[in-house]
Amino acid sequence: MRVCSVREMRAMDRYAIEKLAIPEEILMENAGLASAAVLNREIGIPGRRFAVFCGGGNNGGDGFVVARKILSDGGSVTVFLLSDPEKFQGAARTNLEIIKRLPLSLVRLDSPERIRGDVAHCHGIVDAILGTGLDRPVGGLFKEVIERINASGKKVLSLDIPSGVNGDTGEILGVAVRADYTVTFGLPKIGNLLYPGFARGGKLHVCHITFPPDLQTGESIRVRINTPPPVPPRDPDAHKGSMGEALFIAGAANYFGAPCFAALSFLKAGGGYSRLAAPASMIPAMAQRGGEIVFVPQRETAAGSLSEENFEALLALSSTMDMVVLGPGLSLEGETQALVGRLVRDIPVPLLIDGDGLTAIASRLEQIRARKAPTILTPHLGEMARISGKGIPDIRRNRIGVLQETAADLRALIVLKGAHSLIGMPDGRVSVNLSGNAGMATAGSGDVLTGTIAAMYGQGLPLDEAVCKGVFIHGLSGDLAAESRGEDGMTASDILEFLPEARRADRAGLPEHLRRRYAGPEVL
Ligand SMILES: NC(=O)C1=CN([C@@H]2O[C@H](COP(=O)(O)OP(=O)(O)OC[C@H]3O[C@@H](n4cnc5c(N)ncnc54)[C@H](O)[C@@H]3O)[C@@H](O)[C@H]2O)[C@@H](O)CC1
Ligand SMILES: [K+]
Repeated sequence: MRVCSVREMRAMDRYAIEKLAIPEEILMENAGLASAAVLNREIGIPGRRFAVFCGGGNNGGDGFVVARKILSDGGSVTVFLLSDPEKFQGAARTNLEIIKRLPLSLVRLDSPERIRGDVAHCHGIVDAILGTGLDRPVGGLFKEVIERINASGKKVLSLDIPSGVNGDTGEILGVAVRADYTVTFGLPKIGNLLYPGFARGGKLHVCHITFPPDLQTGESIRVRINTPPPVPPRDPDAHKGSMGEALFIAGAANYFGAPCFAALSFLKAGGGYSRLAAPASMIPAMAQRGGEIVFVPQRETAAGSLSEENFEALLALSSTMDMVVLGPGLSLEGETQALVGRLVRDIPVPLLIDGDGLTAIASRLEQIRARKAPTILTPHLGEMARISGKGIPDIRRNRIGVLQETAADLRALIVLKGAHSLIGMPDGRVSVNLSGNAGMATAGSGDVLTGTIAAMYGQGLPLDEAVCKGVFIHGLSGDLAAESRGEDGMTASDILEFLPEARRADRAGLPEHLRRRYAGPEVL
């Protein structure tokens, strides 16, 4: 499913109204009816009381339709206007004029105190205060009303997006409604799916308000929910070479975990042959943890990290691999970072750079741009700041935009890790991944991701789909681990151990609750 920006949504609305001649009133009617259907399913309308809060734009107009529907379906309703009634225009104005003639109570709110009784005695609240037109921090009466809604303990349905959440970024502008259900219109907005906005929306539904399919799926909409295709079936005649060969260049004194997690995750995610080039003195200890890995001992610096003398041999070995992973636990030692810079430019196969490798290339970005084979970068927010040259708050404010810019600039596939990781392609496509959980924010989790991505590529997916699939399977593994052991105290080993089950579940069919969660909003 595609995910759109506010500007794209407006363009779709305009197209439907101007080119397809669907009156704005019909779009608004569809939005309102779908929302009322959710209200009826979740709370029940007949015999129930509702408070509908309407702001001064079309989001408020949708609220008027819901109020009319509640009344006609046997519920009772009070509509609170947070804006001057003279402000409404177009379809919102039409619907306001209609409900003025209906036997429902319509209150122009001047004090938040006025809502106390209705809120206390209602069965549900409809939030039609602010939608995609939010353009400044929420303050004054709007803020006080939203705070009271959040403190009420009542079930809340938000129309389009919880009021106060920025539709383009998921940021909360001052204060935002905490909804139990959201019905979003046309397509989900970026702000419905990115944190913290996502967490405010509750159960998310989408109503296409009769937009034709080609309008919802057009290639010009670059963001989508991550639903990668299946991994090709395993050839019964497979041998370890045909399931992919990956080389991990990783490790330095005292960093035993990262290289092992990375190299083992490749095998646990179904990859064939995992080689780990690490400082020679570390290998006996690492062999205890991963006997299935083939070790390639490397010369060391005085600090116990990879020395630059390894360059030629590493390059020669790299060129025979399906993919090379560079970075986990390499350390920030100067000589090793210089080695990384040289390898990055010359490795002639797909190269995934993570961890200390990303730090090394942040000051050598021209080496990435000079690469002939594809590059994959897997930064967290801090590393993204380093490679994009933007501050962390700027990235938070515009995660998708910064990702698109940086992926195009570096001609790299970039996984921006975090809750709902984003996968950005050099051509501007972005996938929003919905698998995974907060327990995965743990040391070594990112190392497991590197091998999982490499394994998907080794088993035959095209590179862009392999990256998307790796991110998805990594999250699924974390979710299965959380269901079995809980989120608290989850470690990278847990994610690693659940990879085979994740692969099996992905092939055999996911449990219904996970399938729904990963598919994104339910279509009404
Ligand atoms: N054809 C369409 O355009 C459709 C639009 N729909 C609805 O229309 C909404 C967008 O409508 P609008 O563009 O009118 O925008 P909104 O209804 O989101 O609100 C815009 C109004 O709120 C004010 N505002 C913005 N930020 C504020 C703040 N922080 N505090 C107080 N007031 C603030 C603006 O000045 C403006 O008057 C969508 O979210 C959706 O609910 C649906 O009816 C479907 C069809
Ligand atoms: K809203």
